[in-house]
Amino acid sequence: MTDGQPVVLAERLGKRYRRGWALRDCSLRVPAGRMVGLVGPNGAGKSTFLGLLTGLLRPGAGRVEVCGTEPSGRHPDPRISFLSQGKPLYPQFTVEDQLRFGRSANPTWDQAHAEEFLARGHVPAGARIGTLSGGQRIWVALAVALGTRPRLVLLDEPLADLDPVARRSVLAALAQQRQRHGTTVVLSSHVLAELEEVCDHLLLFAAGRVRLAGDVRELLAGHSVLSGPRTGPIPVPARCVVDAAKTGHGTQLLVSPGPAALADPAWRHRPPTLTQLALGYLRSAHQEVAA
Ligand SMILES: Nc1ncnc2c1ncn2[C@@H]1O[C@H](COP(=O)(O)OP(=O)(O)OP(=O)(O)O)[C@@H](O)[C@H]1O
Repeated sequence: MTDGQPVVLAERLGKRYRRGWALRDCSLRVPAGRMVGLVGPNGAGKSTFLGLLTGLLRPGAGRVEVCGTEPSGRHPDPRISFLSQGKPLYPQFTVEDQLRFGRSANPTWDQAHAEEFLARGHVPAGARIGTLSGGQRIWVALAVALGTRPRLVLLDEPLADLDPVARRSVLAALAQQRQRHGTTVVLSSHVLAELEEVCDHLLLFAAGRVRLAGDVRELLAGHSVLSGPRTGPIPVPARCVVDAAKTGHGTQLLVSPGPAALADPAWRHRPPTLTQLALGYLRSAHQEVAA
């Protein structure tokens, strides 16, 4: 892989199960060193996408390259770590055993690096995995996933079992991992507000399709939030409206592109937050599916 080459490159990627397409026509690229928020409603195709990146699932259409090659799934690739929702650990192992297992299976293992994660989570090395709290288990899983010094780490809802303080602590550790080692982190989560603080790249899926993908700053710059009266004409062409919501005070629109200026003084515009951007696209996708 050379500088500037994307870590993930998907071209019309698709996966079909017996009930139909779980992911369709997915074309996107993720540059190296990004902290990527992967968002979408339940059943959007996020886990399927992560499975295709690891090679555990085979594409039913299109292709995907990860770190410059098509994932084979035949043997563990030390360049890629995947932490699935089930966080596979051996409950009868001690934490030390679990790390020893990681070390024996991975030639790129960095014991000191793995131990840093245990220390952050205050996880006793001699404790059995089965006796740890859900939060402590996540730190062990992260130590195993990041102890191999991967270029790309895929985390499927790692924050779901954590209290708010622990979530921030995990996000800070991941941000530091990216900053110090240039690791690309893909983080699937339903907690938009927390992704907002750390992610500089967004992938938004809904109903098996990519709805939004790209650099967060560029995406935000390409959109505006408009606030105005509850009734009456809107100040932009209807084709620019991604999402429209009636609030207690009036109407709020997410539009793209954002207007340079508004002639009607009853309307105001401002840049969206990442949460407003993502919610707007999620709502609009939901309405499309419901229609
Ligand atoms: N092994 C499977 N066999 C059949 N259908 C599947 C399988 N795995 C996923 N699906 C279907 O594919 C679609 C996408 O599922 P996927 O798990 O990728 O979504 P998700 O965005 O990760 O959802 P969640 O946020 O609930 O984890 C869903 O309709 C799901 O029912």
